[in-house]
Amino acid sequence: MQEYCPTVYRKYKAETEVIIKAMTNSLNLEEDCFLNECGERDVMFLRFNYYPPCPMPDHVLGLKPHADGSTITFLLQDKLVQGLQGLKYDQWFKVPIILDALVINVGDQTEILSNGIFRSPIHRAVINSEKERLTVAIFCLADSEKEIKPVKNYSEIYFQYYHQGKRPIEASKI
Ligand SMILES: O=C(O)CCC(=O)C(=O)O
Ligand SMILES: [Fe+2]
Repeated sequence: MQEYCPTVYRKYKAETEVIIKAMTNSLNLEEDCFLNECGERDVMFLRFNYYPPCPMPDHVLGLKPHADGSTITFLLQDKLVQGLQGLKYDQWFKVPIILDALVINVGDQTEILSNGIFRSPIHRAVINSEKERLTVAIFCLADSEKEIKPVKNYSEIYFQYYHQGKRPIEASKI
């Protein structure tokens, strides 16, 4: 993406940095610590998802349940046809279409870096019996050579807080 669409790459890289820094700030961590873990040679790729109409939409899924493997995903929804669903408390709910808004998902890499504090949501796409649907997903990923792990030693926090009679969540509350 950096080579083929440098303008798009720069725009979404800048957006990703703002979001990731806001996340680390909210955890009282050093602002660049997640970004440093992702390395210099971060990756970005774009996918067009095309869902043709299907006469049996209850029997076929457009995209099966999954969480994105990214740090952050930007999803531009179809302007007219709804289809994205998120899983919460074992129930699927519809993600509404908001015109000209991007859906931003936390991906697995941020879930791992934050030791599970930021969750990578399970989502899926359903299809429509009459109308086609088109979405565009931009996935931002860490350098593929980098090993992703939680940035902070949470077991240390656990014992430190345990001795003070506090819960570890107080150290990491958002
Ligand atoms: O098309 C959609 O609404 C979802 C796309 C998606 O989740 C993905 O490309 O990973
Ligand atoms: Fe996805």
